[in-house]
Amino acid sequence: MTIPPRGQQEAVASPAIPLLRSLTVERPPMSDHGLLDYVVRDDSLLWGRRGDGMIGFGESVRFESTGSERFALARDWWNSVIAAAKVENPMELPGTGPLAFASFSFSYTSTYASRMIVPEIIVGRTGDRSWITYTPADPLAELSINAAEARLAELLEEVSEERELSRGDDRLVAGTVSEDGYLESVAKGVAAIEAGRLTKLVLARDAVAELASPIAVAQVLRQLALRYADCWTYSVDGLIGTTPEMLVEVKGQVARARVLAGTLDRATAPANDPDYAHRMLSGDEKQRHEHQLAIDSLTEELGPLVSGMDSPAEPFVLQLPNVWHLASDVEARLRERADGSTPTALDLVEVLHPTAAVCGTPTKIAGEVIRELEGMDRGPYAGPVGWVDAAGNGEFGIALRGGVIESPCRVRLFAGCGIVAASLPEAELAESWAKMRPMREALNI
Ligand SMILES: C=C(O[C@@H]1C=C(C(=O)O)C=C[C@H]1O)C(=O)O
Repeated sequence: MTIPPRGQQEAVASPAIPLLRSLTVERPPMSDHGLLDYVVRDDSLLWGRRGDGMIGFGESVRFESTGSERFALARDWWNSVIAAAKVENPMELPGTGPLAFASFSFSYTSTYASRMIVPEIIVGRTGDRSWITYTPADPLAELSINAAEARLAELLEEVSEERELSRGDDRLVAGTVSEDGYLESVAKGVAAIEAGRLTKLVLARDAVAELASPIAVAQVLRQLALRYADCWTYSVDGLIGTTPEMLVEVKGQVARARVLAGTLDRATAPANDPDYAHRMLSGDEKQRHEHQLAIDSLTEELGPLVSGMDSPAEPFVLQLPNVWHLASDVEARLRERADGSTPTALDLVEVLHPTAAVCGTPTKIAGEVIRELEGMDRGPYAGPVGWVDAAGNGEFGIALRGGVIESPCRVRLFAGCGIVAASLPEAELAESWAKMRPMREALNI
């Protein structure tokens, strides 16, 4: 066998970088529903909250990676794609121009391929500004506003079927982890904490929705978005849900995060006790401890990358339709690097994931104990999900309160709970059910 010269070897080893052409044009303001009017296809890519956000149609290019380098590989790929791209974007808003929707696995050991997808068409909205971005898959396609609108109209003609929700023949069955298995792993987790191996651990379980007819993804997403208005509703290549937790948002030089930890089920709350949530969360030592560990894990990792950080002294109580959470919004000013650049959303995701809100403290030991005790592959659950644009702006939530569509009639739901020394297995099991409620309601199962 002849060994090719070095240049050729490299060309073979690294996947070819696509030469993208992309055009963004501002559009008239949307209706009051905003982006929701466009959530009509089952295969769209979505990141949205209160009618703002981005929806993607079609696929121009994608990149997949696995293992411990999955974030770095994705970032390098995206940087090369952007460096090679021809971009026309007169708007200077984060989220305009070409962008990639992305979903990363929770663990480097997962068989789930982390993925970045650049859609052919993106429709976006921030308040009264809205736009369309066209990044054709075909290198010879005409790149103009007319071609973009024509392609969008074509894609919107193929809307998905609505599904009758009140069906009795759908079933929710045990996943890889049974309820008893979960109780046992929580008890073992508490024992590991008591033995001094770690301070906090997040243990999750799954359940499978078996549907009698194919899931109507668009319908489910609209319901999640309408009902969970304070959450970010996402859909990336079969991963769907509505998350209350922002791992990191980067807009220019500013990074923000919403840290959650500490949960109270609203379904079992007493009536006529307006102070209940505050007392049981803000006034409870176990919940406060769990929350503080999640904040510490974020601020410690963020610290070296920022020149200033605002982290509130007291968490607030976030009320969602299913649960209350202890929540803290952290804001930081990103520090300039020697070359004058600041960290991008993907840089920060790599550094911040996983926080103690979904893994534990200390991180490395918690990861090991999760692998020992949990007994399942989390796949993209509890991993970063969101988008990144050409300037490095982006929003990455933690993929919670969601599921993975394994086939049209099968959706795997996931939920987990922070375990500390004072945790009781039965209470954590009940909490995991409360966290599956958004998806169960939207699926009516
Ligand atoms: C792990 C999940 O949620 C996380 C765990 C929480 C807790 O233990 O109190 C609260 C919010 C999230 O950070 C999940 O929803 O699956």
